[in-house]
Amino acid sequence: MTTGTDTTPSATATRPFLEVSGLARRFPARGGGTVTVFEHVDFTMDRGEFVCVIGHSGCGKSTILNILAGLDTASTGALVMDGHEISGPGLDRGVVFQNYSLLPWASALDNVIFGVRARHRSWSRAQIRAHALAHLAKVGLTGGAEHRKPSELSGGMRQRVSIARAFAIEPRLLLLDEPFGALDALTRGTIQDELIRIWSGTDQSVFMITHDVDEAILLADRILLMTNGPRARIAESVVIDIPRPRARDTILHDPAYYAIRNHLVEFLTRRSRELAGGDAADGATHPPASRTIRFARNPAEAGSSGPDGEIVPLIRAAR
Ligand SMILES: Nc1ncnc2c1ncn2[C@@H]1O[C@H](COP(=O)(O)OP(=O)(O)OP(=O)(O)O)[C@@H](O)[C@H]1O
Repeated sequence: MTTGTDTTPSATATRPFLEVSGLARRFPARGGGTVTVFEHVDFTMDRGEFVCVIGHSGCGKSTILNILAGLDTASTGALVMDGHEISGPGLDRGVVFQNYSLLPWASALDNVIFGVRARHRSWSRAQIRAHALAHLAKVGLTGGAEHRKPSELSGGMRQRVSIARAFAIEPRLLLLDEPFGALDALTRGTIQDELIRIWSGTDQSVFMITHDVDEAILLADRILLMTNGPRARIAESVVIDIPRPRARDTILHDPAYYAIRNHLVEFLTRRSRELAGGDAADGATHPPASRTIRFARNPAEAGSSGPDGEIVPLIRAAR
């Protein structure tokens, strides 16, 4: 990975918590050459921010998450978190995958203890156990469930263990790869609520991949929209400033909800394809750069452009 990034203390003081710049990932193509899955991926995250990523299958969302986790390496680009370049995995990042990835031979409690022990090497056994039990309790795993092995737990319970394990190591950045993709709607809703409740009590930042636009609007402070691959990019960053706490039944009545939802669906059905691909005839990159979009909560501000990006009227259809 190439980087010319200045990570001196003076340079980091005013920086966002996470800076990703010029990220690209290429793989060897069948029959020779390379395929560029994504390129020119630039985004930042603030401390405590909840960011969701949406894009069609194959645009490279999981690859970006794996690079952030240190499980994969970018072909080019720089990733700086809290002033330090990310290189390799670390306990400052917690990862939750769709398929749970728990240790099959260990109980739910031991799965959480495993991470906590690695994180807090000086803690006593009792401290580690109490910390792990407290995090399992936050996701409702008590009353004996904590002693069951993954094979003895439902899918929802297993994902609760994964979430408890990720939060228990108190990472500065939590990376969630479609964590609720395999769950039924009811369980999904319950665990979404638990996730938000736990995250709200911390200053941890969350980077989450989802295919569900309603889930993204419910959870995120900002949604990154990726164009289709190959050569995918982040085309838009949509600010979700619907007040918190949010609930899935009342959020539908927020004046911005359907404008945001229509914008996201329209991106996925049309613009993700139109904006995809190569460079324009004049050599300019396409799309030119990521736009930041916020939906006006106050009609007077609609149509203007603020420091946070473009402010779009609620009634305007997506472009
Ligand atoms: N190790 C690898 N070698 C070759 N190609 C790879 C490798 N890892 C990923 N890819 C390719 O990179 C592309 C992006 O994969 P990735 O899983 O990141 O996409 P995604 O947006 O997360 O998709 P989905 O939504 O289906 O999970 C795919 O075309 C995939 O085949």
